[in-house]
Amino acid sequence: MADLLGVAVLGAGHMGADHVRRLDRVVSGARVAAVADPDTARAAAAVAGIEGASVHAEAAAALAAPGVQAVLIASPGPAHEEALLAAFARGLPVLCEKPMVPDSAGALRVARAEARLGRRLAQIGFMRRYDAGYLRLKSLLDSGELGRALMLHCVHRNVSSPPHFTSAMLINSSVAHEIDAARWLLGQELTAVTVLRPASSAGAPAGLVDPQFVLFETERGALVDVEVFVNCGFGYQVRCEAVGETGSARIGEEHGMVVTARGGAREEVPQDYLVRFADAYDREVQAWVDATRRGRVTGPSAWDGYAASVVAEAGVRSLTDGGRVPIDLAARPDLYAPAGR
Ligand SMILES: NC(=O)C1=CN([C@@H]2O[C@H](COP(=O)(O)OP(=O)(O)OC[C@H]3O[C@@H](n4cnc5c(N)ncnc54)[C@H](O)[C@@H]3O)[C@@H](O)[C@H]2O)C=CC1
Ligand SMILES: O=C1[C@@H](O)[C@H](O)[C@@H](O)[C@H](O)[C@H]1O
Repeated sequence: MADLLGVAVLGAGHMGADHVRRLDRVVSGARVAAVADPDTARAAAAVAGIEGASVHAEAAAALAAPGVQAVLIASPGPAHEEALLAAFARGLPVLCEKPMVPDSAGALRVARAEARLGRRLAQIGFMRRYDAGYLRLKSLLDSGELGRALMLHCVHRNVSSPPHFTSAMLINSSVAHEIDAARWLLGQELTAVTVLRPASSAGAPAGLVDPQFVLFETERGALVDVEVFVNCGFGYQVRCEAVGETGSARIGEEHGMVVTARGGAREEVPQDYLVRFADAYDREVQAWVDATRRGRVTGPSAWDGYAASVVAEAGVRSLTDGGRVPIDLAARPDLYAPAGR
């Protein structure tokens, strides 16, 4: 066990428990050293049967636990800033679930704190960058075969949203993924956003603006549209079509198992992200563990996390106030690469 990377996992809910399982049973080179959750019964359930993993109510206690060399943050977004700064103070590498920090002022504090250290410690959990389809699309766009990218058409549907989900969260929790994917795929910053409200679905909880239609503009004139619909009831569907001057490419229509029975055929559709992006989460966490063990930090940066928060905040403003909202990023510290690199 001594040469395995000892990881503290903060938050043992849906994502945290899944990451604990992944660190314990799927990825190589790591072990779960500690788990923190104010609901200690949940933390204890997540590590049941895992040798040497301690359970804590407080994140700070998990970071200080014996054997902890790195941190995976899977607590709710509002808890991330404190956890990231505490990890930085201890010099611990971090994989932080999205949103890095939901409000852009807090996100900027985190990026600037890391920049002051002069080295990256954080990888942000935008796992689509590790999905086989998104990786193929990125390399096709970079190859130039589609010509100059003009548009991305995106669909993001969830079967249902959790009880605490708000209209703003369709943008800062769900479309957060398209925001990062668009910056990465196109290698461009998003410069303005307009959110439109189609008629809300009868399947959505009362008062939730669902679905929404989001239109982003980019610095070199491309447009990115996103249909986000988090109570569609029929499946977890994430698609993206890139349209360039000389071609187009579409991902997210991979076929599930086709079942033929009782004289008919049906195709299985994933019901949630843990199934649809299972391989992407595995690759993301394996890449993080591998890089960390080599003393490196790769993948989406704290700057990508900050940019996503600024864009999402502008989107929420457009949703609430109406109209087109320009997006302004602070000056990028030298530590960080431009969008898409
Ligand atoms: N990459 C992806 O596709 C997904 C990412 N997420 C992200 O993962 C994070 C967690 O989401 P879920 O697991 O769905 O939430 P959840 O509500 O299922 O679990 C969160 C857990 O964190 C615990 N917690 C609360 N405050 C804490 C603190 N200060 N320190 C440690 N634990 C604390 C809660 O008691 C709860 O057990 C969020 O940032 C969310 O946006 C969630 C779903 C998918
Ligand atoms: O990150 C995620 C959730 O937090 C979000 O609420 C869902 O809409 C996304 O599909 C999922 O990937």
